[in-house]
Amino acid sequence: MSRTRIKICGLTREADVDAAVEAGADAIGLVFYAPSPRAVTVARAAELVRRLPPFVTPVGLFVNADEATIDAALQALPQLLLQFHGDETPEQCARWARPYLRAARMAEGFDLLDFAHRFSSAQAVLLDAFVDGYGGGGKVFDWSLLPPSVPSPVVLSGGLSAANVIDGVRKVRPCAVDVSSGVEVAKGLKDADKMRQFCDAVREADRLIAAPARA
Ligand SMILES: O=C(O)c1ccccc1N[C@@H]1O[C@H](COP(=O)(O)O)[C@@H](O)[C@H]1O
Repeated sequence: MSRTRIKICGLTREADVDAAVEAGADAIGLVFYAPSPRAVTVARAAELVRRLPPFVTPVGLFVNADEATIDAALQALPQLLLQFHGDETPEQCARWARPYLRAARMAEGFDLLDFAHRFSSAQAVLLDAFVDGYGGGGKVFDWSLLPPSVPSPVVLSGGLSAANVIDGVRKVRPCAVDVSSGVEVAKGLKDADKMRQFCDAVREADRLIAAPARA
């Protein structure tokens, strides 16, 4: 079984990018959504992305962005993996003909199977809690709402931290986890120790899955 990938989202400072990479993040998220306290401009994002070594993926997060906004981000940063976190349709997500993540806002009654079928062209469905303001709310959703299997790879997010991610990885078995609030000192300002503890906890979850306790 392959290891659980780690995305740390909402970075705004060079030191946080360096610390996320040092901690073992596979991807960093850049929020191109002006109302978010973690929002960055394209120019700022380009400065941050320049810090990344090979094989760490920059992810551009958009919420109901217009085409010009996404075009501008992709022009400056053609290597971005797209993350759609609003009310985008499958056609809107597929318009750029490139890999994308599509966020599902989990709440009671939400039909995840139907959602995954509609977004079957997504590289993965990202499971987040339903919150006001679309995301980044630090809220955990009820993992028992998930169906036994989902016909797409899933990224688990929503209120993750070093304290609960082992449980989340073992219960949900996502291909990746995504964290923002749980590794912050304040919105948009990450904490190096929290990022390291989070990544260590994900590695521990992978070890526990690979070597389950004998009955
Ligand atoms: O980070 C934000 O400000 C944000 C704004 C709008 C949509 C999504 C946003 N962040 C994403 O939300 C989830 C969960 O974050 P948290 O760990 O609960 O704070 C994560 O995928 C972020 O990428």
